[in-house]
Amino acid sequence: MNTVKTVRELRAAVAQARAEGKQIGLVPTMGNLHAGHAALVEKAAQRSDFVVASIFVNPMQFGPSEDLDKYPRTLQADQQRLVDAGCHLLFHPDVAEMYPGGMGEQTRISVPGVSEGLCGASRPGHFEGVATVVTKLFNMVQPDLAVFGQKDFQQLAVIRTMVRDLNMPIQIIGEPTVRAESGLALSSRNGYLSDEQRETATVLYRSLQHIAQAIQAGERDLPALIAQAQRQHADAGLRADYLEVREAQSLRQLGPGDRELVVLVAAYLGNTRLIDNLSFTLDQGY
Ligand SMILES: Nc1ncnc2c1ncn2[C@@H]1O[C@H](COP(=O)(O)OP(=O)(O)OP(=O)(O)O)[C@@H](O)[C@H]1O
Ligand SMILES: CC(C)(CO)[C@@H](O)C(=O)[O-]
Ligand code: BAL
Repeated sequence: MNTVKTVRELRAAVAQARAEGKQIGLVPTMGNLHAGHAALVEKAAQRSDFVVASIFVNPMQFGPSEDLDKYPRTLQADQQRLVDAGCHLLFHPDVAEMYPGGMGEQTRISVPGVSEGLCGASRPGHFEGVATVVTKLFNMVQPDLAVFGQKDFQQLAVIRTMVRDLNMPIQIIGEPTVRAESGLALSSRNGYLSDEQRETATVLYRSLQHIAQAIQAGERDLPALIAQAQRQHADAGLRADYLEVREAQSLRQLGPGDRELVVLVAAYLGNTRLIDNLSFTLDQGY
C-alpha cells in the first residue's frame, strides 16, 4: 500500500488504477483506526478493485472548543490496519494541501434540513465542514463508491442527501456499527475514556435497545421513555446532549405510519462527547 500526501500523487495513482479497468472505492476517515474502520475498508475491497482510504483530521468540522488538537494521530498503526483490511492507497494530506487558500474563503457545501438538529444543533458548522471535505475528496478521487459508518448516522444521511442533490455519480454504502463486546460503539474518542468510563458508557446502547424494543412492543409515550433513559444516564454520570427518535431516512420528526425509525443519542462523559444510534423497522407503522 502506498501512502501519498499530495493531490497530484493521489490523482496519478487513481488514474493508473482506472486505466487498468479498476473500479475505485473510497473510505474517508480521520485516522486512529479501529475495527469499525477496518470493516469499511473490507466492504470497499469487496465492492471495488482499488481501495483508497483517506486520513485527514479536518479542522473545518471542529468547533473552537472541540478536540482538534488532541485528536489522536497514529499513522504507523493505521497504515498496518489498512494493509490488513485490503486498502491499496492511503491519502494523508496536510491542512495546506487540503485548503491551499486557507479555510476562510474556501467554497463550502451546506446541506439544509438533514444537517439541522441533533449533532447539527450542538456542533454548529460541523456538517458544513464534513460535506465540504467529503466533496473535495470525492472530486479528488472520483470514486465509483464510498463507504461510511452508520455510527455517524446523521453524517451518513447528510452525505446521501448531498450526493442526491448535487447529482454526484457515486454509490454511497452505509456499514453497520461495529461494537465492543460490552455493546459500546467503537470510536476513536473512546480512547479518551478510562476503563471505568468505558464501562459507564455502555448504558447508552442499553438505552437505545430498551427504547427500540419498547416502541416495537407498542409503547407510544416517547417523552416518558426518553425521560426514564435520561435519568439513568444522569445517574451514571453522563451529561445529556440529545436523545431522540426520528424517521430513519429523512431524520425528520416521527409521523403517523412511519416504519423506518432510529433512536439517536449524544452525551458527554467528562469532556468526551459520545454518539450512538439504533435503527429498526415497525411492521405496522408508527
Ligand atoms: N464503530 C464503528 N463502526 C462502523 N463504522 C464506524 C465506526 N466508528 C466510526 N466509523 C466510521 O468510520 C468513518 C470515519 O470515522 P472517524 O474517523 O471519525 O472515526 P470515529 O471512530 O467515529 O471517530 P470519532 O471518535 O471522531 O467519531 C466514518 O464513516 C464513521 O462513521
Ligand atoms: C467523513 C469524515 C472523514 C470527514 O472528515 C469524518 O467526518 C469522519 O471521520 O467521519
Ligand atoms: N466521526 C465524525 C467526525 C467528527 O466527530 O468530527
